[in-house]
Amino acid sequence: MTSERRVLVHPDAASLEASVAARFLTKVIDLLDEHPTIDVCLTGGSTGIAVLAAVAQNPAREGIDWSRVRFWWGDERYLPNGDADRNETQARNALLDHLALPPENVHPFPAPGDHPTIEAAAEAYATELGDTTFDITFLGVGPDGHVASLFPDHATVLETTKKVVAETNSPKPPPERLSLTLPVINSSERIWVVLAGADKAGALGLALADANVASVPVAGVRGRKRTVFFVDQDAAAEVPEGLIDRDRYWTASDEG
Ligand SMILES: O=C1O[C@H](COP(=O)(O)O)[C@@H](O)[C@H](O)[C@H]1O
Repeated sequence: MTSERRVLVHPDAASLEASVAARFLTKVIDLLDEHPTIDVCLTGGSTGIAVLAAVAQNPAREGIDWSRVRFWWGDERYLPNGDADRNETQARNALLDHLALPPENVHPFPAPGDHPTIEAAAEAYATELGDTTFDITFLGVGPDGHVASLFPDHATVLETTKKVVAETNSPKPPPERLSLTLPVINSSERIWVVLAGADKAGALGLALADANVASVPVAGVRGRKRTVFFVDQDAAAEVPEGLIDRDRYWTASDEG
């Protein structure tokens, strides 16, 4: 784990969401200058979906050729297609349905009934993923330190063989979920962790103190090139001062 980690603190959740949205659009433009297509991995959760809504609100999105952008997910709540609690449904409503995206560019996790078992669904998503690596992966963080659907002290956190795991006893509803594993998440070029609120401060503090990954999954997150924690003031309460990039304007190239 040698890649750089940074913490960028924003005054509040709204400015965090708008700032990440603007940086995302700039980074997509830069990446599409260099690559024919790019792969973006989305997160569910409060801040992750709010960031997508902020992207939809940003006029810069209109200048992007979205047919060259493919979307995946880091995890999914294993609920029927179209269920309002699916991360996919929320991302479609917040952003994807507002973009000129060919349907084949969107790679949602399977839903119940698509495959005989949840384990078969996990294998099917791993096959669909193939050798894909993500240019940008968004992650949210739970108050317990979970990322994607990798929960503290569940064996799935330390899975190193499979690309995708089935979680059948999630402490956060719904109990059944699908998740990418840490090795797949960490094969991403850049990981943007987005979190807001005082209830996330403990998890962030532990992650940056390199806590035990099995108990604090977010502590094990490292993109190949860069990992940036975009946080609000409340979530930053337990971050050591020396790790905070405060009041400095970052250009897109700062994010690698
Ligand atoms: O259920 C989930 O929760 C986490 C964190 O969500 P938040 O609402 O506490 O921000 C999210 O990262 C994950 O994708 C989602 O399935």
